[in-house]
Amino acid sequence: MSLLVKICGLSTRETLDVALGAGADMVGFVFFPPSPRHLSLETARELGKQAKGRATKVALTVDADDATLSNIVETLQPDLLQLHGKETIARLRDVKARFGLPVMKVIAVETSADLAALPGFADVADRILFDARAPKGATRPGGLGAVFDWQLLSKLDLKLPYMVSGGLNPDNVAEAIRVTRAGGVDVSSGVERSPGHKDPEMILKFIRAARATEELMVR
Ligand SMILES: O=C(O)c1ccccc1N[C@@H]1O[C@H](COP(=O)(O)O)[C@@H](O)[C@H]1O
Repeated sequence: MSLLVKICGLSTRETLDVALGAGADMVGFVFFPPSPRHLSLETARELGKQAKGRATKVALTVDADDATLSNIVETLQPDLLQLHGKETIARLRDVKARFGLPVMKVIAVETSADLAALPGFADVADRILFDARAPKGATRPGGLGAVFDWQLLSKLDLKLPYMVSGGLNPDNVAEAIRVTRAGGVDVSSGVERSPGHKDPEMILKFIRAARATEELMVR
């Protein structure tokens, strides 16, 4: 199976076009007001149309309620919901049933203890994304460029597809794939010139660096 590359936090037509043109498999849109990447529904509608049929559209939310999710689903028309908060297993089940969309649950990782909840989530989620646990007091649970210890995943035996994120960039993505054996990688701040401002050249470099590892990997 080929590696999935997700570019997250896209917010302009230009940078979305670069990611799609470079062959991103997934494009992520952030709906979390404290984030510098937060999208209005109006922009989401526009970018959603632009990405339709060219990549998997991912809507990233943090403990969003039904009304918020409903507006996002209606305007962006995502293919996948990325739940990046403290959503419970019951909430995942409910979201899946209510919106009829696959769900990618984010597991925040700092120590091996953070993996204990994995089996329960893996029963319900369609895929898992491992991200670095945000430091206490952070204004958002992700998109901070923080890295976790990839060795924690090196012996992971998960039947579900999983991706890795957290502080990835064009220089470290190959090593992250090698250590974690993840089926996909996800990046936001590592392809930005400042928070919320994607750099076209870095997007290209990231996708190239990730793709270059594919030939070396035996999954
Ligand atoms: O990008 C954000 O602002 C954000 C806000 C709230 C939750 C998650 C967010 N970003 C996601 O976090 C991971 C890792 O990001 P980074 O590469 O370390 O910057 C990724 O999935 C982002 O989309």
